[in-house]
Amino acid sequence: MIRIAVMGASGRMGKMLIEAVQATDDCTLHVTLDKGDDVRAGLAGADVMIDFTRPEATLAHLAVCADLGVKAVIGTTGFDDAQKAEIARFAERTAIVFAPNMSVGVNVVLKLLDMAARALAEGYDIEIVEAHHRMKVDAPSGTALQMGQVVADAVGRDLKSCAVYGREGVTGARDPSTIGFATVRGGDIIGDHTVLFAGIGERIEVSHKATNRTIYAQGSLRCARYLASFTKGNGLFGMNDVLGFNT
Ligand SMILES: NC(=O)C1=CN([C@@H]2O[C@H](COP(=O)(O)OP(=O)(O)OC[C@H]3O[C@@H](n4cnc5c(N)ncnc54)[C@H](OP(=O)(O)O)[C@@H]3O)[C@@H](O)[C@H]2O)C=CC1
Ligand SMILES: O=C(O)C1=N[C@H](C(=O)O)C[C@H](O)C1
Repeated sequence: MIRIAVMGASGRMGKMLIEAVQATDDCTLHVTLDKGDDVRAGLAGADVMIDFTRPEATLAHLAVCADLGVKAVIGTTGFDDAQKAEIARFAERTAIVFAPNMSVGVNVVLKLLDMAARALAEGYDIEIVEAHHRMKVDAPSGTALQMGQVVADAVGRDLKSCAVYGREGVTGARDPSTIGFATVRGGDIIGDHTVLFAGIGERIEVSHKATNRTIYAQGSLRCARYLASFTKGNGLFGMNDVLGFNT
């Protein structure tokens, strides 16, 4: 049995994860932890921590995982570059899967985007539109940013210098080298992402729409199983590794 620790247990994803673990026959809930609980005591003896919380909390939890040798699945989004570098440092001491979207579908879409962007590198304007529920605190979504990164890499652009995060006022004509991001927040939208390649005479839209958070919980359990069967002590992995897309 894989002993799972669920962090942010009373959050939207925390609740889904608890249900998902309870429905398996190869994982068991070692502990469920909320803000204010004793993280070190709770994580002791766990095989894998699954964390969908906030960047600062995740980093504090990872520090304990690294000390105790607990492996970690990180679904939290909204990390800045320095915080991502901290995750990489923790991965020198324990094994971590870090992915802004655990759904199989989104990770297949990332592959499709790489192919589409290579074919449409010239003459097509690239815009990424994402929509989420009213409670989401970070923007653009981690998934939208990862989609932007995949597309930018495929067309040979530096995302940091070509990304445009929203437009207002007299913006002038569109610079063809940019990759635009637009964010929608409202109601209970679980997570919609579209990458638009807009050319003259046609446009291509690659979309993913989530209709249930179970996709993220099931993906997280795949990550936990991947880590549990991983015999080396440390390393930083993504969904590509878990889904075997790198082999
Ligand atoms: N990778 C993926 O596939 C997915 C990623 N996500 C990401 O997961 C994260 C959580 O999303 P969601 O479940 O909707 O958010 P919620 O706000 O519903 O849940 C977050 C949980 O984390 C807890 N938390 C916040 N701060 C701390 C802290 N300092 N210490 C301990 N616990 C803390 C919250 O507690 P409290 O309410 O008491 O503050 C809450 O229980 C987000 O970053 C989201 O983008 C979401 C879905 C899929
Ligand atoms: O906050 C959410 O809900 C989600 N967050 C992730 C992100 O930022 O990409 C994944 C998914 O879209 C749901």
